[in-house]
Amino acid sequence: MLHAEHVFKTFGRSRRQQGVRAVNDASIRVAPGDFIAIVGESGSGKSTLARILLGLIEPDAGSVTFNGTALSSLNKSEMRGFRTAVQCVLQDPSGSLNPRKTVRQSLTEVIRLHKIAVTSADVEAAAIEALFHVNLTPEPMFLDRYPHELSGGQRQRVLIARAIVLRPQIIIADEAVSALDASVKAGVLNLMNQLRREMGIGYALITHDLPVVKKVASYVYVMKSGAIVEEGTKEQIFANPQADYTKTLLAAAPDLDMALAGASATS
Ligand SMILES: Nc1ncnc2c1ncn2[C@@H]1O[C@H](COP(=O)(O)OP(=O)(O)OP(=O)(O)O)[C@@H](O)[C@H]1O
Repeated sequence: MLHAEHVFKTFGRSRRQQGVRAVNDASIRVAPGDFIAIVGESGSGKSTLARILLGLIEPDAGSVTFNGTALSSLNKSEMRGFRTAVQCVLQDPSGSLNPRKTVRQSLTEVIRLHKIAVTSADVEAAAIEALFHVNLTPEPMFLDRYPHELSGGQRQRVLIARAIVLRPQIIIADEAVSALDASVKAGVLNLMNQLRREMGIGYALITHDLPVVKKVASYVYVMKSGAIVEEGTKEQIFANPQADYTKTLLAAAPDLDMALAGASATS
């Protein structure tokens, strides 16, 4: 279980400047097998909260614990274990895949770095298994491709393969499907859900895309100005929102059922 408790983060504070309070007393939890979503408009602090959950930045106050242990108290080798168990998947246009590396190179470098396998044959087998799990088959055909030789949905699947090759407990997915067309998006979301069921992976999906939340999340946190203004099951949030901000967000969203109709196709 990954748990952020009452975390705060302000950027650019100095004696002269107040700074930007990016995260303001946020608490969230995600366990293996969960599919939670953190929603909010641009600038609401979602990515900063994601980076805090990943242990990439330290909160000014509050704590992040993983399986009951504070990240701040982990030693180097425990931190390595955490970085294997909690993975991040970003959207591909953010340059997460190196354009000069083949799929094989992208996968095998993390397999070696995290010592998932040692011999060349085992490393290759682990890469092939990961491609199989994300339905990029026949696997050998994809191993030698460069990112520009893949579709957007296939690139996103490679990013997921690179995360699951480490057998993570939790994946933090920051706008991981936002750039994809509706049907491709649905295919990647279905895949994420399939891996949740098969491998017990828990997801924290960070997004401003409400149709996506409605399709996959079971529990939703709504963020505004760094704070969680509302949280609840998907059914509660969509059918009976309490906070004015949630009501505004829902009202401003595209027709959810129309968007979902497009997203129910598979790719
Ligand atoms: N490294 C930083 N230095 C200074 N300010 C920052 C930094 N990172 C984020 N901020 C500010 O913190 C606030 C929250 O940003 P954050 O990226 O977490 O929001 P977000 O909800 O993820 O937005 P988006 O959906 O546009 O990515 C913004 O006002 C942003 O300008």
